[in-house]
Amino acid sequence: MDDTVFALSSGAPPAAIGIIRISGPRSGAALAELAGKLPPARSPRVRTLRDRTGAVLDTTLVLWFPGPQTATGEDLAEIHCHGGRAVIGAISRSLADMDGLRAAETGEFTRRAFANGRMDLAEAEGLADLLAAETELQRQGALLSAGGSLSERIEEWRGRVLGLAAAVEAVIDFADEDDVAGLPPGLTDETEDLVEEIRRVAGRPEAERLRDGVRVILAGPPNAGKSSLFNALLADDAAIVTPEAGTTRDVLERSVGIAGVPFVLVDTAGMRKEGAGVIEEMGIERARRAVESGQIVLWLGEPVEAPDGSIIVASKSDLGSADQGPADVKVSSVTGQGMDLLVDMIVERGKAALPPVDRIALNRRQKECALAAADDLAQLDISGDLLIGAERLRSARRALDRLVGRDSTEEMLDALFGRFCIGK
Ligand SMILES: Nc1nc2c(ncn2[C@@H]2O[C@H](COP(=O)(O)OP(=O)(O)OP(=O)(O)O)[C@@H](O)[C@H]2O)c(=O)[nH]1
Ligand SMILES: [K+]
Ligand SMILES: [Mg+2]
Repeated sequence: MDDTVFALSSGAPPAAIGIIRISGPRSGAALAELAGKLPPARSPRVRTLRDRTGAVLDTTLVLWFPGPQTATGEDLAEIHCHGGRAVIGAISRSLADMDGLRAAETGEFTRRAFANGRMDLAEAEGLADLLAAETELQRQGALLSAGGSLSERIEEWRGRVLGLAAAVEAVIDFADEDDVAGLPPGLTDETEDLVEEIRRVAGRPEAERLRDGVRVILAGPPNAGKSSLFNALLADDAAIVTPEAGTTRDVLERSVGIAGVPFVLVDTAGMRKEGAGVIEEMGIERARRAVESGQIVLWLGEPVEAPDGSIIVASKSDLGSADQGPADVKVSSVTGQGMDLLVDMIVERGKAALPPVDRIALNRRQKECALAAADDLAQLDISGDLLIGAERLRSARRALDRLVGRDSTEEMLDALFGRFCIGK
């Protein structure tokens, strides 16, 4: 990567300060050109920046980090300037005018860090989740990946696979000598333990659940009060409510954090068996699909018609109306009766549907790699052909390599780093 790139790494102006980062071989020269000379490495200095004509751009705090022990693995400079739009614009223009410098693409700093071995793929994925985190649980979960705990565990698994491979290959290498006693005892147990451990970690709820939120579907017959409850849970008039049956046609989704748990609340069209027009019928079909996609279903209707595992909600409890049979909770969207209990139930189930935050969790991609490695290991037959055994172990190692991105494709990297913002 010969280009030197720069970007505003702090939030959108105007703000109190703006931080412009420059990374690549020409960052030192670029900073020196603006600031007169380079500050000592890793020590902040106050410097007045000037453009080519000598006109003052701003008085700033500048930092100089020579590579490769930097965030990107390259020479890196930082300018902490006043955070006004025009200030940032003027400094950015001066940088863009310099030879060999250009504006960074989204996630380009992180991509360079990855390319230079400053972080692996699992850490980069964790970082993307951390930046996107909106709730406390998301922050904690992402921190374990971004901070390297996940990578450490994978590295540990990889080490165990390499240990097994070394034992098998030692036997293959000495196969025609007489004094080799064969495979060390306990190899089968070691393999089984590893398979069990990988499958246990891969069996936890996926990390995406934490990122995307637990889907709570409000479903039931028309006019049951689904949209009213949706609005009450959101504390917002997001959905249209009318006394007319069949008001909601489309599926309506809203993200909300409750007690630190990320949820997506989903309001759906009332399900009725007959009398629905064409449009309503389409809404009902969408409602069915939504119910299938949910981790939690709030069923506002007859318990006998409830999808398996739903929370049965007796709605409009303030009317004390028709007994809806045994419900898990009685609520009123008008008086708020029963809402606390319902929220507690949702939060409890929500937490159970998420990966535990104090343990590492794999995302879908990582899970596939981990399970592929476990499958290879599970097929390892120590008493069979050792050449095949050695190949299985190589295959398991390659799957773990893929997990941390040791051989990742450009396409995959484009998708990942596209999730970052510019300046990260
Ligand atoms: N008294 C009382 N009325 C309610 C309550 N919840 C909803 N309603 C009323 O019941 C009617 C239907 O409410 P909606 O929230 O539109 O019901 P829905 O299930 O979304 O209806 P569809 O979208 O048509 O299927 C409206 O007139 C609401 O004002 C409640 O808790 N108490
Ligand atoms: K309605
Ligand atoms: Mg509705």
